[in-house]
Amino acid sequence: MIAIQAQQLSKNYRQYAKPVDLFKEWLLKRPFHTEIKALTPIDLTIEKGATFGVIGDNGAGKSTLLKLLAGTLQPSSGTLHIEGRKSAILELGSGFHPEFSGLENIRLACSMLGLGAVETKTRIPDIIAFSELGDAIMRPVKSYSSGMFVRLAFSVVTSIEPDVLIVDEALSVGDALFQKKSMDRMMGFRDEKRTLVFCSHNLYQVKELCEQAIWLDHGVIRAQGDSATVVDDYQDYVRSRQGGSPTGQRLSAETDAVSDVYLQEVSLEGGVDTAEGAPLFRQGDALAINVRAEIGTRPVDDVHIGLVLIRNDGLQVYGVSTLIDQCNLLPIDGTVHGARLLFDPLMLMSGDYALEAWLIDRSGLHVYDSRPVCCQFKVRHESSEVGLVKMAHQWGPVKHVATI
Ligand SMILES: Nc1ncnc2c1ncn2[C@@H]1O[C@H](COP(=O)(O)OP(=O)(O)OP(=O)(O)O)[C@@H](O)[C@H]1O
Repeated sequence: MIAIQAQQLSKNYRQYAKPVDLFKEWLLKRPFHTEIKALTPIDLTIEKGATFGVIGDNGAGKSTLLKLLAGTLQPSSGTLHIEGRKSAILELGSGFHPEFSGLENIRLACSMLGLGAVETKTRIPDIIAFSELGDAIMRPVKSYSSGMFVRLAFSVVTSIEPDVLIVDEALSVGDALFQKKSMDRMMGFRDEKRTLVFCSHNLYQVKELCEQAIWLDHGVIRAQGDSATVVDDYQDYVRSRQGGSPTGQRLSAETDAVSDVYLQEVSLEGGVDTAEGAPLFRQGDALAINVRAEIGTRPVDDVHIGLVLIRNDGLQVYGVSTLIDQCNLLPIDGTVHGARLLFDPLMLMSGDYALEAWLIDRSGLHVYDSRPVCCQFKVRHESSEVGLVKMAHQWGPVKHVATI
């Protein structure tokens, strides 16, 4: 079943150099504006129950597309059909009346989302509880911080249990615990087979949360398909363009240190001490990484360790986690748990390396704590082979392959 069907959907904005140009245009009946093609005609079909990511550079047309889907913007051409009840979190604070209290805004939003008085009344306690705004719910929202706005907006739009939820970059605001709650709720949506359209500069989140994605570029769909492929293609493109990380895009998960879950120690085992301090490993040696984590009150299967080997030019050589390998941290002392990752033999070629360490939750989407660069070490290899890692190989006689 199809949840969203857009055909030849486009949006052009009119830009006036001076406010008076609008008046001149009306008076003289000729154009005094420039046309910005934010979205060229696109066709889009999103199946019911799909989790759909939208990625792209700044100004690519992502927010425009989401506003069209949400119905807060009228298309310049094309048709759009959305099946079922939809709700959206777009720009911060949009849709709220600044003079009204949080509670009054909840009532207003519920009625705009099509809920009757009785349904609104039954849902209000849940909405307030999820937002955790406490007494602040009685204050005018003009006094809210950006994080409080997001709490209120996210609680309202998700509590009405929409068939289609549209989220535009909203979760970058708000504290760590609320981000985790919100992510969990969106994953719940995914499990309930509701449709989610999620736009974020956090490519890691898009890859993990969404099954499918589109990459928008200057208002055109540059790639579409499974999210891992689309994100990888986009990352390749940005790297080739800039020779580095995409501006404003995050290639790995974000750190949201939650007070009772944190990395206590990340240490290397093996190698020979050097004058510069970084231990030296010979290719073929064993290298072990010991990670100790305080997990506080979290269940042990909701805390995982991720480790990435990085070369000193920033290249990610290899990354793995206890989540990927499906193993749990083991108890060390009280609430301190940990794991040891062993590379034996270490097949890296000569170079200077370091580790990136992560503590993530069971969804892989929320980061409790991280160490971006730690445990620097050197590797030396004796032979004149070149490259990044020594690869298993063998030479043999040439095979005669039949040619047609
Ligand atoms: N109200 C508007 N009036 C005129 N031009 C606009 C308006 N809103 C957006 N644009 C232009 O439309 C294009 C697409 O903007 P849009 O906000 O959709 O991009 P985006 O991909 O969401 O960018 P970002 O990642 O920076 O949020 C940009 O060139 C932008 O300057």
